[in-house]
Amino acid sequence: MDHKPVSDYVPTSFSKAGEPVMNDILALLKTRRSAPAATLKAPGPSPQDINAMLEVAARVPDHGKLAPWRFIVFEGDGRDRAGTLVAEVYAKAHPDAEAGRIETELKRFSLAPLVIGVVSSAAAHPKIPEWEQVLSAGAVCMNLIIAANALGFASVWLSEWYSYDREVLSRMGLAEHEKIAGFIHIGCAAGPREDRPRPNLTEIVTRF
Ligand SMILES: Cc1cc2nc3c(=O)[nH]c(=O)nc-3n(C[C@H](O)[C@H](O)[C@H](O)COP(=O)(O)O)c2cc1C
Repeated sequence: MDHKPVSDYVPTSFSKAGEPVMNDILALLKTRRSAPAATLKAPGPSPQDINAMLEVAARVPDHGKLAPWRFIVFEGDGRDRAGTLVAEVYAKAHPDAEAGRIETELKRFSLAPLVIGVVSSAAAHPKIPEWEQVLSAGAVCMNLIIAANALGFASVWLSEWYSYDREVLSRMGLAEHEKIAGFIHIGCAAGPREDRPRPNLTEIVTRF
């Protein structure tokens, strides 16, 4: 099969928000770019879209077929309840916090129409190193992003302070050993976005 150089791949069509709707996987991957959560607008993915994204997200390499990850979907008022939880925990830890900062925390999960939390359930295993289970959770986050982008939505992978706060995590239902691999915020982009500088391959590639 003749391999076209990557530079030949261009968007084949654009969605109403001006996002390149790529039929070509390589073109989509070549132009993938996050969008700030605050710029992600409704409409969000439909229930069918969400199922399709979760199906793709769960289809990742997984040493030992352990599925050491799971999803928490934050949609509708679930986003507001998550924001209230985060703001409560923040306010308790920062009694002198300004009202504006509490407001920011309240809105953390309702900036975009949809947030999908990817939980890593990696744990000690007789055969599969925990590190490899964590990598698989990272792959889940990336597959979820690519599936969302392929459906014409924009996204961003965020952690922020609350991903490391055990009170927030336990009130979101995470077990002691579980961690957040990421909160993927998904919605319609406000329009095309400038790319950011990308790593220079000559600095990160060696040949053995
Ligand atoms: C595990 C992980 C956690 C991240 N957490 C944050 C975050 O909390 N806040 C943030 O602004 N960007 C965060 N980012 C970076 C953004 O997701 C995004 O990748 C970055 O802005 C680069 O843009 P790009 O995705 O277009 O390459 C995180 C990325 C990863 C992989």
